[in-house]
Amino acid sequence: MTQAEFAPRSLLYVPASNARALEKAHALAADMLIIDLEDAVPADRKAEARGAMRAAVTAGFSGKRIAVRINGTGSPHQAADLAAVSGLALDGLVLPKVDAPTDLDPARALGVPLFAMIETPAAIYAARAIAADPATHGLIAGLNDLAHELRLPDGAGRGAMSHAIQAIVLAARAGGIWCFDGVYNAIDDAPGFVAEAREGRALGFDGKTLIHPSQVEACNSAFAPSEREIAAAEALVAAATGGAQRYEGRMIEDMHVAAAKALLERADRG
Ligand SMILES: CC(C)(COP(=O)(O)OP(=O)(O)OC[C@H]1O[C@@H](n2cnc3c(N)ncnc32)[C@H](O)[C@@H]1OP(=O)(O)O)[C@@H](O)C(=O)NCCC(=O)NCCSC(=O)C[C@H](O)C(=O)O
Ligand SMILES: [Mg+2]
Repeated sequence: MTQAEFAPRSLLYVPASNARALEKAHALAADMLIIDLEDAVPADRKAEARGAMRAAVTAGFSGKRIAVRINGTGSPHQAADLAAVSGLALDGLVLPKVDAPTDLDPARALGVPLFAMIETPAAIYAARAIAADPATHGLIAGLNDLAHELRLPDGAGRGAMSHAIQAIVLAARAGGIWCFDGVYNAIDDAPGFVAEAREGRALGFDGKTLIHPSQVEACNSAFAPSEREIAAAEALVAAATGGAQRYEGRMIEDMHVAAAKALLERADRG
């Protein structure tokens, strides 16, 4: 995977210990699957999950990008996870609870694009350095863990984490890499999911991490340019003359044209 490719819009976690979910994932329209060996898998099923992950990745998921989330640096499970992913053709390796660039060290030798999860207060302050590390291809917000670390009351919402969320986007953009929003836990709340996915796009994320099949299509729609956005971008590009100009009651300059062209390119590529 290179940064020249388009960022995945929808990244679905699939517990490696759930055979039915691994099977079902084949037919889902997620741009990327993240086969999870970390928090979705109980400690006494880690070994079984590694075997299932290897079998699933080796068999392949046609047309999908595949990543594996291993256990974090310092976890007693990480060495066996690293051994299990060794030699697999992966599009990404997701490292949870990355607090500093050194937490990436055990995974560097694999040569797989690394996605660092930012999910502690320390990670928020180190996000700039983590994003600047050449091994890091993307940041993923881990907002359940962050809320826990911040001791937020249950149901506090994202407002209490707005500074942290913005820091993740800023760090990713400063490092020229991708960034992905956290998961939405209320799997039966479809309108709530759509609102949060749209908010994530408006905040600057490239896509969103997901936990349930019901969230995939809505996520792809939220992060894809709408027909109205495409029409507006085409009109703006056609009208642009270069430099500052008045356009439909507002000022536009070259960066607005560049943004419109990028949106059209993204729309063309699906
Ligand atoms: C959240 C769930 C535990 C809900 O499970 P359940 O109630 O059993 O789901 P459903 O009965 O509604 O499922 C319907 C069908 O869909 C399949 N399914 C469910 N989830 C997935 C999935 N993630 N991928 C693929 N397929 C899935 C079921 O098998 C059913 O299939 P069928 O039999 O054909 O009807 C469950 O959805 C789940 O486990 N989700 C993933 C949880 C997970 O991976 N968690 C870890 C990542 S999130 C995280 O850690 C965030 C971060 O670190 C942070 O700190 O914020
Ligand atoms: Mg987490």
